[in-house]
Amino acid sequence: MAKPLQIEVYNPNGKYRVISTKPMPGTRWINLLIEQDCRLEICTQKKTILSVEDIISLIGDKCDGVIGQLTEEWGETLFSALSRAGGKAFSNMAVGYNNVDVNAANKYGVAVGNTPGVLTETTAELAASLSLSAARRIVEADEFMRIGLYDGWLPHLFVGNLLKGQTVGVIGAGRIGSAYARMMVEGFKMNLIYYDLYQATRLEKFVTAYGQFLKANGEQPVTWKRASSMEEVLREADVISLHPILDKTTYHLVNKERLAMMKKEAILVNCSRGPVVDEVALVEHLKANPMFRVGLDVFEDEPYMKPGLADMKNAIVVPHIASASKWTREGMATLAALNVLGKIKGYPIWSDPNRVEPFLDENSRPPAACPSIVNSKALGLPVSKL
Ligand SMILES: NC(=O)c1ccc[n+]([C@@H]2O[C@H](COP(=O)([O-])OP(=O)(O)OC[C@H]3O[C@@H](n4cnc5c(N)ncnc54)[C@H](O)[C@@H]3O)[C@@H](O)[C@H]2O)c1
Ligand SMILES: O=C(O)[C@H](O)CO
Repeated sequence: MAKPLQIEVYNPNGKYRVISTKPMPGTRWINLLIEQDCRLEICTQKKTILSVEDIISLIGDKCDGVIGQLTEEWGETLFSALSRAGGKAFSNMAVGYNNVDVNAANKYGVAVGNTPGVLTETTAELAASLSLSAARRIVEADEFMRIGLYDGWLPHLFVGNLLKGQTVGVIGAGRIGSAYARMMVEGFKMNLIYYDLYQATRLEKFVTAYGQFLKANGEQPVTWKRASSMEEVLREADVISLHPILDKTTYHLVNKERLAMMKKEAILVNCSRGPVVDEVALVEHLKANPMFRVGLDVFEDEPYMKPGLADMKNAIVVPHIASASKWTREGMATLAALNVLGKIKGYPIWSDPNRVEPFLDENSRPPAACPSIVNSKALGLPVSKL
């Protein structure tokens, strides 16, 4: 028999058994669970990605809810195991839930939580950082210094792209895409072109008002355009950042043909999910177009990179850290724990998952509601009147 995974137990006599498949930042989430009569078991096994079998062994015979991670495959097998153990609640510690088969969760009556909002600005800031780092070749220049190649100022040394007055393109102008667009428009006075299935009215109003402000101050106003196709964004923008969800419609959204439509000196940033970009095609494109640059936080086969990517000087690669600020990660842990706790306690669903601040205020008790349950309608769960 396989050796049991290492766990840390809090409040051993608690009535409800909740599992967290990973230690998570902060302590508030732990306290919120144990104050409400949960026995909390945190898997502390030194293994980055737990297998389905590992998680089945953690669930055991009796489990009321699980807080899991985006690296885990939550499908039929795990939801049926959780349901057999009496569990009715699961939450990803992430806003994206492409690792979760929501239909399987529905079949077993398990609520699926996610953590929107708390990571919007943090993730947008990383996308902005990658955009700037790529435009000004920061990583290449840093490496050059460290290996002792700098022997004095030169007119051609690490010449990059000026952002001011150029066009930023956003594909997927939801919470994070809109926050990123605002940063680039307001911070660098870029014009905006975006593509989304829905109109981003608040974003449009913001850019209009900012453009009027600039004009009134004698500066060149910024402009916006809602593109009628993704291709329009690819052709027109100088910097393009990808922020859609990952689903069937966005798999390999950026492929060989679409890369070829982009400007030769364009910058592509991906902080959404790796499979939104065909990474093999991207490596070929980077090889053929040395002035084209990318900033990648996510990869098609995480934790791996496609062959050749690591050798490309025109690629900046970071290990899926877009949401990694202390405040955000602690908040994600809190929201995930409250999703599970709320379902266990029979609380209703918070009416607006875009307004999660009341759950994050450390100085007051969180509302008696589940902050964000993605299948609440399918399960017919009641909505909070708060
Ligand atoms: N790298 C990271 O650490 C990190 C952090 C947070 C979120 N994410 C990813 O970012 C995604 C977006 O998060 P969000 O909070 O902004 O979600 P959101 O739901 O607010 O925004 C997603 C947007 O994508 C749009 N969209 C969906 N299908 C599309 C299509 N085919 N073409 C164009 N647009 C499409 C939607 O209409 C929506 O406006 C998450 O699902 C997650 O996968 C990654
Ligand atoms: O979807 C998410 O939340 C991220 O990928 C991790 O923050």
